[in-house]
Amino acid sequence: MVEIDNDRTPTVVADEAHIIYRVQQGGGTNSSPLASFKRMVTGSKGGNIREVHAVKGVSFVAYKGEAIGLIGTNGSGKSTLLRAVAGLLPVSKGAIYAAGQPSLLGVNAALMNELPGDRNVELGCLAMGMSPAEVAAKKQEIIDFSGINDKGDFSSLPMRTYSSGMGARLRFSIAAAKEHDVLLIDEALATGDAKFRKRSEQRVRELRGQAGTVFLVSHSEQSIRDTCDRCIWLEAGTIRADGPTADVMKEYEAYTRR
Ligand SMILES: Nc1ncnc2c1ncn2[C@@H]1O[C@H](COP(=O)(O)OP(=O)(O)OP(=O)(O)O)[C@@H](O)[C@H]1O
Repeated sequence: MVEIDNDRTPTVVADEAHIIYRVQQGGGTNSSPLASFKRMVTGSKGGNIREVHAVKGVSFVAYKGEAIGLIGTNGSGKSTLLRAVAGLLPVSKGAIYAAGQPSLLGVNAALMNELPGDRNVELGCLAMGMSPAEVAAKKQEIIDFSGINDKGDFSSLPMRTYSSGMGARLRFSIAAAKEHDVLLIDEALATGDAKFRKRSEQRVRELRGQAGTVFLVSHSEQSIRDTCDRCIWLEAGTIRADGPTADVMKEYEAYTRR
C-alpha cells in the first residue's frame, strides 16, 4: 500500500500497478479466416496470444505542483505508464487513481491529418472541454505560441503537410493552452527546435505554478533537468529510483555507462 503525505494534495496515485499488453501473433495456421471464425463462434481466444508485461507493480504518489520526469532505457515502460495514467490503457492488477482528467500530450496525440492546423486547434480545444467562446478567444494565441506560421501561413494547410517538429509544436501548444490537473508530456519538448523548447519549458513551469502536476517522458537529459524537480527511473517495468532529479539522474547515468 502506498503512503500518502497528508500535508500535500495527491494528484496521481499508482498502487502496485501492472500493465499487460495482449498481442495476437500472426502467422501459422491459426491466423486463417476459418480459424478466426472458429474463435468467434466458440469464444475461444486461440492459442497464439502473447502477453507483454510492460509495467510490473509500480507504486508512487504525485502531488500538486510537482513536475516529474520519467526516465529509463528504451522499452522500460515509460510511455505505457503514461498512457495508463491518462486512462488510455487498462491496469491489469493494482490501480492507478488520478485527479480530474489527465491529458496526454504526446507525439501521437489525436489530431486530424487531413484538417488544417487552425481547425485542429479548435477541435482540440473543444475536446479538452473549452467552450466555443473560449476557443475563439484562445485560437490565435495558440497558433502564435506554436510558431507554425513563422515561415508562412501554415495554419490553413492540412496537418499532413507539416514537418514532425511543427506537428509536435502544435500539439504541445493546444494541450498547454489549458490548465490541467495532470498534464502528461511524452517526448514533445524534444521534438521542437531550441527556441521552441525554451518557450515550452517556460510554459511547463507556468502550468506547474498553476498547481497542476506535470509528467514528462524524455530521453533529453537537459529537458528533464531543466523542467523536473523529481524523477522516476523505470527499468524493465519496475521503478529503480524515485527522488530528486539530480540524485536519480546520477544513478541512471552510472547505469547507462556500464
Ligand atoms: N501496443 C503494444 N503492444 C504490445 N507491446 C507493447 C505495445 N507498446 C509497447 N509495448 C511493449 O511494452 C514495453 C514497454 O514499452 P514502452 O513503449 O512503454 O517503453 P518506453 O520506456 O516508453 O520506451 P522508449 O524509450 O523506447 O519510448 C516494451 O517491451 C514494448 O515492446
